[in-house]
Amino acid sequence: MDSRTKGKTVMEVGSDGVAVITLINPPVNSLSFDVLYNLKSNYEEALSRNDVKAIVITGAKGKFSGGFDISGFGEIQKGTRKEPKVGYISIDILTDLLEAARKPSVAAIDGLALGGGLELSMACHARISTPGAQLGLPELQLGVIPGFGGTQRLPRLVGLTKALEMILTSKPVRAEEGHSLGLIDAVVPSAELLTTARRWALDIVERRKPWISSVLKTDKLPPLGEAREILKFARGQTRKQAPNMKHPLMCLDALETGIVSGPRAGLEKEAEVGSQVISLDTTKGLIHVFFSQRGTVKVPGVTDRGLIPRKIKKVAIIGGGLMGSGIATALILSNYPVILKEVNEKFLEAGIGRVKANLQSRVRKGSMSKEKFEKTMSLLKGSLDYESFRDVDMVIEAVIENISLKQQIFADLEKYCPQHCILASNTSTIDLNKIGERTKSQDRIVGAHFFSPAHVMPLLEIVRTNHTSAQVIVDLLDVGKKIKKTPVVVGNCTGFAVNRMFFPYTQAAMFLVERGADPYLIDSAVSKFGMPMGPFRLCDLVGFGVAIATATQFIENFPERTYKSMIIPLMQEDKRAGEATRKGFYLYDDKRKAKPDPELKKYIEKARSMSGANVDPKLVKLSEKEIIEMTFFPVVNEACRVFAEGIAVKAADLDIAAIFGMGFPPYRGGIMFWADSIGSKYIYSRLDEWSKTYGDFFKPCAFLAERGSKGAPLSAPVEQARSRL
Ligand SMILES: CC(=O)CC(=O)SCCNC(=O)CCNC(=O)[C@H](O)C(C)(C)COP(=O)(O)OP(=O)(O)OC[C@H]1O[C@@H](n2cnc3c(N)ncnc32)[C@H](O)[C@@H]1OP(=O)(O)O
Ligand SMILES: NC(=O)C1=CN([C@@H]2O[C@H](COP(=O)(O)OP(=O)(O)OC[C@H]3O[C@@H](n4cnc5c(N)ncnc54)[C@H](O)[C@@H]3O)[C@@H](O)[C@H]2O)C=CC1
Repeated sequence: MDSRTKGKTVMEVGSDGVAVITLINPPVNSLSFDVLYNLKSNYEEALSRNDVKAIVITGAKGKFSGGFDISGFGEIQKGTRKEPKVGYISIDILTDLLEAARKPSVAAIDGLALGGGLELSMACHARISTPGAQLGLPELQLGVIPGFGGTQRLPRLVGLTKALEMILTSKPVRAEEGHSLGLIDAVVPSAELLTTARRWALDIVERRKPWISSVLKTDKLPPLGEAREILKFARGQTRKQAPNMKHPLMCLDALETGIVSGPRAGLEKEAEVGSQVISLDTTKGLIHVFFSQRGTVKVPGVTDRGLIPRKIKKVAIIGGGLMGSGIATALILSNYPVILKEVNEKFLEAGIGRVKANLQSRVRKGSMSKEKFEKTMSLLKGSLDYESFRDVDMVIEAVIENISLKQQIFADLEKYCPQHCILASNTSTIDLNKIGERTKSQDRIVGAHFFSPAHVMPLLEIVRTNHTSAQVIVDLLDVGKKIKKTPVVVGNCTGFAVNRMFFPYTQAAMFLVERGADPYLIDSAVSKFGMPMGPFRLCDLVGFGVAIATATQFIENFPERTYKSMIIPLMQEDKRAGEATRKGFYLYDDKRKAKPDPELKKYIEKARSMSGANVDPKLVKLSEKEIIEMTFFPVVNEACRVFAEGIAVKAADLDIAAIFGMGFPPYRGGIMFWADSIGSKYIYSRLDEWSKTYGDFFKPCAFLAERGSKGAPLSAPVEQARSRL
């Protein structure tokens, strides 16, 4: 293969008259332009050869295709590759050449057929699959639309409602379900896949099997009026669920055109819309996230050293509170035997009860059987001492955020655990060097920072000190993968990457309300921006105890830029500590529904008089845009410090940390990507102006000042960073 080309197809013609075209582009046989153009020429050759009666398309090494080569979108966005004529692939190649050919084709699907992969198979005249293969159109998740005819063929094969479900949720179905839906014609074992597909193709030639062009099918489509109602409902849901994104609605337009005006018009609309969506900012953000998420496991100097992860056979967790029980749940769900240690019987029982409740909720929802529940729970053992720690391979400490307690625990662990055992802490803010001050085995100390609820939230922040060994990081990356978390490896500092970046966000919000801004308007603006909730609702959710413990760490470590607001401590004095006490910034009913509380004013006024702040008429009337800027530019500022200090190796890691740890909207590409979409010059100028008016909390850091003065991208690599990794 030429080093400049990406992938190819090969064609072999058998003595039975079947040409088998194999897609080859490891690791997932994505459809690059090279693969697609090769496919076209193989196909043309097959059609012109007299010894070919039918065609089978398959993928190399157990995978049909993971879809269009996503990096191709980036090339088009950057202008490094010219987009082919609109509709060239979906209409000229897949419809007019392949589907309309006078020789039939059958797709032989193994492993997966996603996006363009499934769309290519739907243009064939039949699909044979191996059991368990994943079939789906996940394009909306990437900000694009099914652009190889999927908006037209899927509804015609599986019906409009199911097609909408598959397209709008981006969730694949398994081959067996695909078979019952009519998407797949037969499911056969892997060893029989090619022979069955060949025979099927010849049977079509001989009219023993039907010759079906999916795009012309109408039997699964509902009558026009009903179809319009279904699409209207889908549009309403989409507007509600993805209010800041245009491409799902554009995709529905393509579907509707096909149903109302026929498949050719639908294909043309799909092609037009497919080309337009590529340049949407949300699409650029989502594609950036796709590659950045896969990039977090590539850590220079760690994962490029040929280290093999050691097998972690048993894990101990210290503390069965909110976090410890969640971490235990995540581990046993992935078959790790776990010992949970608590201080006394009562707390131990409560901890195990929390794990049980986490699993029982799955049983209630039907996603776990009773047998699986029993089997999973049997992996969990309780303990009140360290005797059972003698054969564990990893310990995760999750006791309360108290430095001396953690120091004592780490010193004890060294006595009881085997020498190879990884000593991890789930601390959310405390510098790991402090935790390990009384421990000799510095190379085994690492942060395994989960997010609450730990069995649900996808991020695992792996924190490395200057002493942590590369082997330990590799081991933890492997555990992270097994428990299905997205890991981000960061350096050690107070708050690490996520909490450190996002601490100024809550602080900015407190700063604004003390000067007259409405907290509920701030929450609403931030939610509209795309965060799952605003800063005040979030404080209520995590609880004021955690908020105060975190704030204390930041006040101690970054006093020059920490805004000390008394709002939360004042409320806590009155025993309102967030959602758990049913009162915080909001009031909560039995169903935990939040409602604004007029009494909040009292605390804000008191905090204002304590801090000596005055109501500022400008801040009282902030627009939504200004609210977003004043709450998120301080986050960008801190992210710049984290990046400049080498706490993160790449800006993209901070994007992933922000999305998976804080719920930053993925379609904005993450915090640094978003910042660059606004421009460093503008962000710098705003922060600089606010710092002159409102003080050092807003002061841009040296890194931001330097890049902002040149208008340079914030995410460009830091060349001389004192990288901690
Ligand atoms: C034609 C259209 O209308 C538009 C399209 O088809 S858009 C593409 C639609 N397809 C998709 O969205 C599928 C995207 N891929 C995936 O979901 C997953 O990669 C997968 C289920 C295919 C495999 O998952 P996995 O086994 O966990 O492997 P994963 O780590 O994700 O991917 C393996 C590698 O393949 C790459 N890859 C996967 N799918 C790719 C694609 N469609 N294009 C380019 N690269 C792809 C990944 O970037 C990764 O590369 P690195 O090893 O360099 O990091
Ligand atoms: N609550 C959150 O949202 C998050 C918390 N964290 C961190 O996780 C840690 C735990 O936090 P939570 O679970 O919220 O606290 P928690 O208060 O719910 O649980 C702590 C548990 O540790 C137990 N414990 C105390 N000393 C112990 C000892 N010597 N041996 C065994 N058990 C002991 C306590 O009995 C209690 O059950 C803290 O370091 C916190 O900063 C990290 C991420 C998020």
